[in-house]
Amino acid sequence: MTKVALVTGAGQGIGQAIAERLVKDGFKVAVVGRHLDKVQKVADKINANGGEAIAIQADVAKRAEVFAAVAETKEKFGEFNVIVNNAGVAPTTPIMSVTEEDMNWTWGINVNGVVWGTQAAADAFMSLGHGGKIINATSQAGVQGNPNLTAYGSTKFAIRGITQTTAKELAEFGITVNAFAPGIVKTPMMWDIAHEVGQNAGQDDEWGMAQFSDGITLGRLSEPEDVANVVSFLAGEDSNYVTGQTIVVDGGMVFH
Ligand SMILES: NC(=O)C1=CN([C@@H]2O[C@H](COP(=O)(O)OP(=O)(O)OC[C@H]3O[C@@H](n4cnc5c(N)ncnc54)[C@H](O)[C@@H]3O)[C@@H](O)[C@H]2O)C=CC1
Ligand SMILES: CC(=O)C(C)=O
Repeated sequence: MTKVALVTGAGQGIGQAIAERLVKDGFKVAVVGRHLDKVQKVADKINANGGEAIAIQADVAKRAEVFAAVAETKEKFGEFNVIVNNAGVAPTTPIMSVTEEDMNWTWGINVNGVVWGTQAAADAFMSLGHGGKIINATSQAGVQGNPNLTAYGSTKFAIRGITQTTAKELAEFGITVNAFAPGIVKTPMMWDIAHEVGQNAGQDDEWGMAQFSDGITLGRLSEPEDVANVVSFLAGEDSNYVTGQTIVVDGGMVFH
């Protein structure tokens, strides 16, 4: 039977690559994001290439919208097996200027979004009478401290904690919970950061991006597909005996 996955933040970048990879793996996919036009475009591309996808608009910071997205996916496809809680935001927040708004906004999306996705997916798996897989996006910035990323890094450390905690709570229901921790991935999020770094040094975006490639063991920044390959493993049967883990998808990077 075809399996069904929902990917948040799938209108671009890593989420889009994950949605496209899961379709190749045989999943029907719900492409979820804040902007309907973007997720619709990704779903249309998948459908035009012979896959099966639906686009759903939802803000992951809002619990009701996440539950509605999972319910719509389950109803349209008649199944639900995997959620990838991928949506995230990454403001640059030097410690002496970080604001209450920065903290609340970043935590609302990155952390609360993972909690709502976990609840909604687990509820759907249980209602269908089977287990499932919950896969969360953390970051190398959730494994080691990165300067100027207090808001973001704190959310990504929290996501690893939530992954371990919920893996223990949900194991008895046949649900696994794991996380992936990318290094520096060439997506719109990272180009925004590269733009800021370049601008602060009077340089261009390419120069800004190049600052992140120093010292990577594998000698290159990662592509969204490098991350999607790991998520494919976490979404598939070969990871059935893996839970509570974070897989670091990182060529050995140094953030500075
Ligand atoms: N690009 C990188 O170098 C790294 C990214 N990550 C993580 O991977 C995940 C994906 O990142 P990228 O693809 O690079 O980011 P991106 O910014 O290129 O794409 C993220 C997508 O999430 C959506 N999104 C943001 N807030 C949302 C909300 N409240 N509700 C629904 N959708 C929302 C955005 O509209 C966007 O389409 C994020 O959780 C990020 O923190 C982790 C490590 C490195
Ligand atoms: C955006 C991100 O996750 C970084 C810089 O590790």
